[in-house]
Amino acid sequence: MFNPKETDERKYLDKVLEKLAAALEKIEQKITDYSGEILEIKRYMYENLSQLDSAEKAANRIAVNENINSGERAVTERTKLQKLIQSPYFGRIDFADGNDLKEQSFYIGVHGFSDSHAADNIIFDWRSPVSSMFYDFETGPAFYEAPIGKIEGTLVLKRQYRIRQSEMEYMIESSLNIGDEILQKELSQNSDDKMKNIVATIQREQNAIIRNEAAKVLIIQGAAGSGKTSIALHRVAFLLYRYKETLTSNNILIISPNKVFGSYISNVLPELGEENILEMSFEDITASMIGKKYKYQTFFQQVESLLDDESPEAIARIKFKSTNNFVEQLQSYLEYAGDKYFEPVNLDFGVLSVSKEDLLLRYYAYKRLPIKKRLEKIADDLIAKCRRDAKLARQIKGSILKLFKFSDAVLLYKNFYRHIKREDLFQFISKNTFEFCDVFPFVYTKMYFDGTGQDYKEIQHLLVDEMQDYTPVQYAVLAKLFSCKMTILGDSNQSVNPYSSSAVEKIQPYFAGCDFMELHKSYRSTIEITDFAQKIQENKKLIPIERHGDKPSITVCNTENEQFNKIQNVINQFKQSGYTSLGIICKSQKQADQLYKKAGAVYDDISLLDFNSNEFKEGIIISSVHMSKGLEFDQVIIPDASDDCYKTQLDRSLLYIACTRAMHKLDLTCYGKKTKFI
Ligand SMILES: Nc1ncnc2c1ncn2[C@@H]1O[C@H](COP(=O)(O)OP(=O)(O)OP(=O)(O)O)[C@@H](O)[C@H]1O
Repeated sequence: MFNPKETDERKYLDKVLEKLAAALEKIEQKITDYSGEILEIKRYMYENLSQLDSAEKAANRIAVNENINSGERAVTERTKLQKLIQSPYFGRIDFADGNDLKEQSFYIGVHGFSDSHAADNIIFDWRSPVSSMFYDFETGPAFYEAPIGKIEGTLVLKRQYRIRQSEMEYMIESSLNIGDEILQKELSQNSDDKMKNIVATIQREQNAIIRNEAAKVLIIQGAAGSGKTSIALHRVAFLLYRYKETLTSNNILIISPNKVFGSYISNVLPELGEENILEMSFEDITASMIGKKYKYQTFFQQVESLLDDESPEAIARIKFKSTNNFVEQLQSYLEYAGDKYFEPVNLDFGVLSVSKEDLLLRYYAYKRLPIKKRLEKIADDLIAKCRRDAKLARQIKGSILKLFKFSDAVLLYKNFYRHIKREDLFQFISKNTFEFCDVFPFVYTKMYFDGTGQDYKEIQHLLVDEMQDYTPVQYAVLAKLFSCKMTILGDSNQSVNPYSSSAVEKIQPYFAGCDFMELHKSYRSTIEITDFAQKIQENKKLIPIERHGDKPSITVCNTENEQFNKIQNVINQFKQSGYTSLGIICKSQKQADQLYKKAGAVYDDISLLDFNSNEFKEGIIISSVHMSKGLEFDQVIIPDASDDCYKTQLDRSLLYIACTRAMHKLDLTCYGKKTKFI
């Protein structure tokens, strides 16, 4: 079909809406039928229970389950149709296939839709092969990868629509890249309490990441606000569509910084018609590996303690354990320990004796196993020879375990520092409590000594967000735990702990043959806010999107009270504005807690985010920089932007992160001298 004009498009939209309404009616009927059927079978079983034999009961149960499954599928279908009725499609391309030169129109939406009476799709899913041309090409020569191979031809027309509540608000002819006009309109909107899908305005370089099927491990470095997290979630939706026969949401795991971030991103996949995926933090993964006997400082606590007191010794310990060289040293030590610390002796258990040479041979035969497993295997082999004598079995096991110099992974780990003659680099914070910088080196050692004790075989794709906050040894642990495909994303400019941050070069060595892609365009903030943030910490590659707003304001006050009055003024102005979210971002959690106490006495509609918070809420939020990572607000206030508060390398990085959370408006306040970074 070919609709040359807007009136034709409106008529066409009405036709599509009619078809969608008819399909919805049909599916509603099906849902009613399924639930009627379930009730009917259950009633029949209840009334005739005593007469039914077990085969009949089983057959009825199977029938109930089948109806439930079909009913659930129909409900999912109904949700998709209801969404499509609100906004059936956002794009159209007319493509002339190079072979038959026949022009065909493809309407593209969040979900696909086909009329049961017609052979052709009425709406194409944005993830379908043909839809890729909408994102990849301007009018002119174009191609797409179909299941049968590459299809080349000419893109004759490209159009964008904004349809809301079944009404077309506007349509735009876009011969060029996906209409800047529509993108501008999308970006200038107010923030939502949850991240939203961006299918209508995905940019070409973003589409290349979403549809990259070749990479086993894909590392994405992107500037603040370049859409990394959005793109990673759209990539998951794409992979679930592309590999729907073999991949389900249960096969995907996301490693995210905290629960608030998890709640913030939790809408995107359901909006795209997919189920949410399992989310864990790095610490969730390791908690069970460390065991109950030992406690540990969290990453959040480490950063907070650095904000309290930048002890040069603590920084030295963190820095030392954040290099690739450290992982290599630890690995060589473990190999050395595996070889040298097994000290066999001739053993005589009366009914059974074994020479040290024999023990050594057995130890080497199990080389691919963790040390403790090797010892247990040797013991099991010997025990198998002595006919169920429980006492002797215990004796053998005890003697074999003692042949290794260290009885547990903690002792083996501590000895590493003795081995490299740097005992100053290890200390417990308090009894049996690891510093955060020791958590993953210890886990790595424990994996070598005890094994992983974890099984992530069902995970086929792992997503790691905020990659810059994880150290090489954390990646070494990940590489041992997961052998699946991965998407790893982050921004080396946004580290909450620059002493331990990882750029791409530090991550690559753990994932042989990984691919690397970069996103330079930044979409979140106005050009004024981006320019301001760039002065704090420059990212030479960043390209801001051309969108204007107020210049960030800096108010220097004489007293703390004066500053608090200023903050109140800004809050009151925000309440009069049309904006929906205001983030008041403090350097540390302690400062956030204090401000919340003060502001909470004046306002009853302010929420505090801390590491125990579970969700992201709309409205006015007080947060530390660390907790605000990955989030965004219409407006941001940064209190205490003084020279006293923001002075170190870590502070600079935190200030940058705080500023880049603002979409439309940014205000900084301080009392005393303002920070040298602004
Ligand atoms: N193609 C696009 N169309 C519309 N909006 C976009 C597009 N790309 C990104 N955005 C918007 O830009 C903002 C930033 O996106 P996102 O949070 O995914 O970026 P990020 O790179 O993960 O940010 P950061 O690292 O700073 O937390 C979001 O509001 C997102 O909707």
